[in-house]
Amino acid sequence: MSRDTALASAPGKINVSLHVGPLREDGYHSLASVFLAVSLREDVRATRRLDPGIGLSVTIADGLDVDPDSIPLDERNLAHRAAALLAAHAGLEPALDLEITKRIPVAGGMAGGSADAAATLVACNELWGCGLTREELATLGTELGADVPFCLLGGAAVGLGVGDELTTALVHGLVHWVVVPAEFGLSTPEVFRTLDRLRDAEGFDAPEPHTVDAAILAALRSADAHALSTLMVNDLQRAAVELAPELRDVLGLGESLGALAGLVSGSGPTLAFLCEDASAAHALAEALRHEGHAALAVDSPGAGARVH
Ligand SMILES: C[C@@](CO)(OP(=O)(O)O)[C@H](O)COP(=O)(O)OP(=O)(O)OC[C@H]1O[C@@H](n2ccc(N)nc2=O)[C@H](O)[C@@H]1O
Ligand SMILES: Nc1ncnc2c1ncn2[C@@H]1O[C@H](COP(=O)(O)OP(=O)(O)O)[C@@H](O)[C@H]1O
Repeated sequence: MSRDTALASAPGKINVSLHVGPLREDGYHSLASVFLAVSLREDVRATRRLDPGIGLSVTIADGLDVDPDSIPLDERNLAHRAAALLAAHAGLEPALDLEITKRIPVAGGMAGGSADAAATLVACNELWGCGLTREELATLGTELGADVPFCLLGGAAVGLGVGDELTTALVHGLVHWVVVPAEFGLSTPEVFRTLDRLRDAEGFDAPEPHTVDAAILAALRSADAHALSTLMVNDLQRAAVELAPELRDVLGLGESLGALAGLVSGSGPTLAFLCEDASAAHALAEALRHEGHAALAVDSPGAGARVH
């Protein structure tokens, strides 16, 4: 019997390592990244309705300070686009409402919109009985955004291409973080453009990134936070800091308050501080809140998009 409603969730991510290659002809940069899904998750409920079309509503979860006006509620929303894309693929006329519960910072470099798209794809796949495999959904997801395939997969993975060619990586244990959202967003294309500009000024020709550091995969495999803290790298960090220099101070603050290491998450401006264990993460989050920063203790790896 077909269902009237389906609830799905999908994780946000941190790029534990992110090497950015040259600008390609399609406007994207080739990447080599280690993605790690975290326990901050978006929920999407898809419910059939009588009128054709796609309705969208967003609830901001407690603890996330987001201006609701920063999230488009029309066909610019990645969840809306995901439902429309799957409907077109399946030859259906969509008639549904999507209710998003947001826990991931907006425009923060943690793939919140991509998580909404991934959760919508699995919710609608279930609701409409399309029967697409995760790989088929990931192929559709790549059309929506470079991070969508990883939000479908979850866990930890090496990402090549534009981040969509994924190979699962093992993590035996939990790695703990404090995530510090900024009060502002950064535009992903602008951060990539800024990196290109900085590199041009230095006469630096970025090599094609073909692989990630095997030591990072070994550190993740044994959930060795100390080893990981010495290996994390993000080529986009200097561009995010160039656009928002105050990030440098917050990075220094988190490290002085006990983080093993801090880095900009993806294109930023959200910061991710690696912690020794769960209690260190809770203590750091508390200390950062005391200093006036929003701070969330999260762990990883988190599961990929799934129906509940
Ligand atoms: C930087 C990363 C790292 O995981 O994450 P975020 O920080 O955005 O979460 C991703 O590469 C972002 O993925 P996503 O946010 O899905 O990007 P998209 O919507 O596909 O692309 C937005 C724009 O960013 C630039 N872009 C994106 C990905 C890439 N590999 N090269 C690029 O140059 C392009 O200008 C593109 O038009
Ligand atoms: N479902 C969505 N949630 C949040 N933002 C969205 C969504 N769909 C589209 N957007 C737009 O995409 C931009 C980047 O969103 P987001 O995915 O949160 O950031 P990032 O790519 O840095 O991880 C936002 O500024 C917003 O205008």
